Amino acid sequence: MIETNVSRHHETFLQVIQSYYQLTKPRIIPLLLITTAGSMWVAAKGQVDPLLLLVTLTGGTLAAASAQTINCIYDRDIDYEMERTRHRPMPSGRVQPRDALIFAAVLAVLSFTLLTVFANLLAACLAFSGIVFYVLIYTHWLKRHSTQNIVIGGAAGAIPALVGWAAVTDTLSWAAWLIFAIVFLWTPPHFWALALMIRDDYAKVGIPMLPVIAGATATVKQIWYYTLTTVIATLLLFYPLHASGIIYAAIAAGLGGLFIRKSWCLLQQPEDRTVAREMFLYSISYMMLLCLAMVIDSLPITHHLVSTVIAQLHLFN
Ligand code: HEM
Ligand SMILES: CC(C)=CCC/C(C)=C/CC/C(C)=C/COP(=O)(O)OP(=O)(O)O
Repeated sequence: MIETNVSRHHETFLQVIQSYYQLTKPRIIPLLLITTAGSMWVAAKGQVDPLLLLVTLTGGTLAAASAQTINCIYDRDIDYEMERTRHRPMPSGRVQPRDALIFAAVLAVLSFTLLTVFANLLAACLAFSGIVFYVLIYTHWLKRHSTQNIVIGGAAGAIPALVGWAAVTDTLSWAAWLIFAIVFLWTPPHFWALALMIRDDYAKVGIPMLPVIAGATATVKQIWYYTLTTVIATLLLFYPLHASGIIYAAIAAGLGGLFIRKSWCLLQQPEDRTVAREMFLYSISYMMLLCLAMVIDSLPITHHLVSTVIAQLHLFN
């Protein structure tokens, strides 16, 4: 009997942990961290202090988790209405708003303290500004009122790249702002592809996502322009900024070519939700691989290999 009670209590505790975990929308966080890491490697020219990496990624995770939790509290009314989000801890009543707010505040304080003590104040302030921007500008102000909600709101999602750069150099250079711009410009194709697939859900709750208000044809045109601009922006890191080398440039061009192709297919078939789905899924792989290319390119061994190959080519000439 006692055993049964203990196991039931244990199960409940695990469920509580799981609910708080879900509040943080954990599936999105790894990609935010990958952009932070990519930026750190470029900033550190391939030699990142492992402890700083750990601290920055942990601080970034805590900040993003805090931001998402507050978003879950704020959006609990519409999350209840939409099929995709109905089972989140807040609309399903598993966590009370007051408890979630305390949880978010603790996460934010931990993030700020960790980054200030073990990285620097600039990185801490940037992460904190990410929370404020996502909550006030995106969630409160734009999401329910403007078709440009995710364009401007996308700046919050691009801030982790600045956090990474700042953690390494304690300043923000042109290259840092360019990586920020890459994530910023990538966000509309990423999100609008998804919004095309689930526009009925957004229409039901009156969220003015672009496909709902302007229609599929206008949305795919916008996706097309943002895709082209994103790919051009990725190449600027190689030339004229020289923050990344030829290996990065080659991979960015290849990945970009595919991104443009997916976007072109969508431009031809605005109403096809399967094509939109492919674009959405590719957008995630694209950002992941692009950041991986930044890391690989920055490594000393890559520089060594590239110089050796160039030297060999000179010998042949
Ligand atoms: C304002 C900007 C953004 C909006 C509105 C947005 C919106 C969304 C939404 C609604 C989903 C589906 C999530 C779900 O089904 O629960 C999603 C998925 C995803 N987003 Fe974004 N996103 C934005 C920016 C970003 C950024 C900056 C990143 C990372 C760099 C990112 C990474 C991801 C990933 C990895 C997924 C897939 C998660 C999964 O596996 O289900 N998003 N996004
Ligand atoms: C540095 C720092 C703290 C940055 C925070 C950045 C951050 C949390 C970006 C997430 C962007 C995102 C996935 C939005 C989801 O939109 P939504 O909330 O409208 O999605 P939903 O429809 O699934 O609720």
